[in-house]
Amino acid sequence: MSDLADRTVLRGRDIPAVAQPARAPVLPLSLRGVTLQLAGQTILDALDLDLGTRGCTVIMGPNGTGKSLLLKLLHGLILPTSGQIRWGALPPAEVTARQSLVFQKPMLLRRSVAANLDFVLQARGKDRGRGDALLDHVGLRHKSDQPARQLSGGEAQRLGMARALATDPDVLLMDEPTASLDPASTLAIETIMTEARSSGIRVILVTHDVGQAKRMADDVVFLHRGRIAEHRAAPDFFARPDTEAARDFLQGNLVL
Ligand SMILES: Nc1ncnc2c1ncn2[C@@H]1O[C@H](COP(=O)(O)OP(=O)(O)OP(=O)(O)O)[C@@H](O)[C@H]1O
Repeated sequence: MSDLADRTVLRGRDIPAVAQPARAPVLPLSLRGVTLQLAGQTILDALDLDLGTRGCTVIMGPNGTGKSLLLKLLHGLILPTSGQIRWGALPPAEVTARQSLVFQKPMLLRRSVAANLDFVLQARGKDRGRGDALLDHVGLRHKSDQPARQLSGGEAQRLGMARALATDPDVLLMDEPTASLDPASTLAIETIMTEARSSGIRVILVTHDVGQAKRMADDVVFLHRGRIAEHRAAPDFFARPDTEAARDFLQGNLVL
């Protein structure tokens, strides 16, 4: 894997031949009274949240508390029942294209590793010459010609990360990206996330892994029963959680 936190590879700005038009800022993020009801149930209840321009926000909480649905709301895949989500000065129609969403298991095309990446670069009108550099960045260049569906779980997720970065995102939304991976593969994905964060990409990570949250988070949003129970700087949250639910969660007790 590349040991460079190489913004130029991530962002494709290494050859400044053509002046890039200024992009409307996608951050800060502001949620006001965001409520999501599905099948008559209130899943997310009047969320207020402000996220700043940089860093990694970790979203934690028990199963079924609405973390994945919150990511989908943030990505514009679903709309809140009520309330407002504002990404900087961005018109809602432009939000999705400025972000990449990474799931626990990437859906890979029945093509080679390189072709999976090239498909995204082409579809999004990006420089197709960046494919090799992106594969280098995630340590998969030597697998370029291999069928993507033969990759191990960890390699597949690294390809998922390369695809996510290929879209030149301002925000990476990650939904338990290492949930089924071993420590070495988890480290590889965390390294890619850390490099992305260092390059200025805003990272929002859902994880159940307290160790990972401690390694990655600048701030933590703790969701419980569809509400934001806590939103704190990571050192404060881990040292002195305010709520009993968060204390129990961090101690590995069952939180209902
Ligand atoms: N399309 C849907 N219709 C109705 N209910 C849904 C739908 N999608 C999700 N839910 C419910 O919304 C709740 C929150 O789901 P979500 O997947 O966001 O939880 P989560 O916090 O990510 O859970 P986990 O930690 O288990 O991944 C769950 O009770 C789930 O069953």
